[in-house]
Amino acid sequence: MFSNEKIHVETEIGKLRKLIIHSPDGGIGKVVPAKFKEWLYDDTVHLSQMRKEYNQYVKLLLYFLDKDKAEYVAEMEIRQAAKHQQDCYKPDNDAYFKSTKVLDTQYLLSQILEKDHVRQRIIAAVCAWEGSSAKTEKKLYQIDKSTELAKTLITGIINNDKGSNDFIFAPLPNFIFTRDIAIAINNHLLLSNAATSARERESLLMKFIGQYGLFKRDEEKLIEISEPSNFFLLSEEEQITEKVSLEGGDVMMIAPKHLLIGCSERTTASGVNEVIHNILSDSSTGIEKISVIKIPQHRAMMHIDTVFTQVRKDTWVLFGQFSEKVMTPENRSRYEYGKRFLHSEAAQSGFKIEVLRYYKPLSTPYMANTNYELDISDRVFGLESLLRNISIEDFGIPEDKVTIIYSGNNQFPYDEREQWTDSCNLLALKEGVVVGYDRNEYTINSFKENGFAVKRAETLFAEFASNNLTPADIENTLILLPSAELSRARGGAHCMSMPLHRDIL
Ligand SMILES: NC(=O)NCCC[C@H](N)C(=O)O
Repeated sequence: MFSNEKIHVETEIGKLRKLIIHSPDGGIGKVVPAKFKEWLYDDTVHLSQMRKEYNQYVKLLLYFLDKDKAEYVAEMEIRQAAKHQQDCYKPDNDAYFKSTKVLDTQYLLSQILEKDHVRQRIIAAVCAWEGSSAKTEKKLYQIDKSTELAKTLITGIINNDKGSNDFIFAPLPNFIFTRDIAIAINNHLLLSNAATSARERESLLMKFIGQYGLFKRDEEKLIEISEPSNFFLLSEEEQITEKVSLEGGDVMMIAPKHLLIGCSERTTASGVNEVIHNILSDSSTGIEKISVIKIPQHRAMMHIDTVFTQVRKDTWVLFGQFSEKVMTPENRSRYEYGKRFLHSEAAQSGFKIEVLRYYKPLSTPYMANTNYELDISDRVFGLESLLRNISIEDFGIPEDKVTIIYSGNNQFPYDEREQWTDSCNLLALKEGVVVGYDRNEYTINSFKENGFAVKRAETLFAEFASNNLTPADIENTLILLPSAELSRARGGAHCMSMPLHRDIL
């Protein structure tokens, strides 16, 4: 599973070859209203329906990345009795598809747990993290099967002697959003430092997957960020302002040699500083330019990938209320309600989307905080112009050929409603072919008006199965996933993917 791991991501839109996902696990079915805020949920989710929706996502990924395995799951769905039709999607089941291209964190974890010394380290680390008793720790050591242990370490659920389940620690209901846990930067992996305790165990497990799996011979390619060693000496107030947190939804390998980082509800200014320092001081990362954008700290847009993603070199999808072009003084009245974002949290920063750029000097070696150039470009004065500028400067697109597709067709209130259900959070399978949710109808129309085909994943499966079409034939298409339950966890296909390998454009 971990041999010859090729990890290379230098854009958001190169043909996707390998990624990490995580299928919704039993922990999601244990989220209760009293824990919504702490566990970062806004609603309860109907787990079995969510799994059906998610399995379509997995099958789609398999068709594009690992055709034989797609055919395997398609056949299992037909061949198996109704009760077992979904078994091939479960990482702890013998029927699991075991792709080497579409990897599940749970399966990867079970693989590294096969080694005794790793198993001991992980159990000890998780128990220390969770403050578990010696009795609980012993119970974990007694789980024989690595697939079972991996499931327990993620869900926090363990089988007891009476044949039912006990909770030994909190679930990880956000683990399906693998984007937020780590980000491939060329051939390196930047590990997140989660903003909230609800997501900290995710980072811990991913660190082990990196250390003992993906990068076991190449540990120096794992980039970790954390508070400085004297952080504990700061006062409580200082610790709040100096906290280093960074989540992958705020980091995009946006163009070759160009990294884009968001400062948001989850990623602090200190987190951004740490990344800049780490990346620009290490020439092997291959990064020469870093853009930083600051968005309001708001639950509706916890990461930058909830307000825009890239579709093609020349095309983006964007939440229009964050576009300085849309928000001209003349048309501001259209947003009488929508502009609330601009007048609340964001107002404190004058609601500018602030864009800063750091360039690595080519000739002189980098020295901490002194030697990089800081440029507040006069061509980039907001989020839309930043995206346009990337198409023009990094991808060589003529200025008049850049297209911005807006959430909800830029009509209030659909723009806001659909941004909430991840209209802007699309995953590119290759340039021009993106995956999104079927519920965002106004955004979908906007895609059609801009010349894109729109296809349901299910329709594609039928066409692939009958050999009428192959993934290679599909171009300029928005592929729709069912999303009644999936969207309730508040992330889309972009959030549900950690790309490890994309082709060079
Ligand atoms: N990149 C993303 O925007 N990820 C979505 C994360 C949703 C999750 N419920 C959270 O609040 O962390």
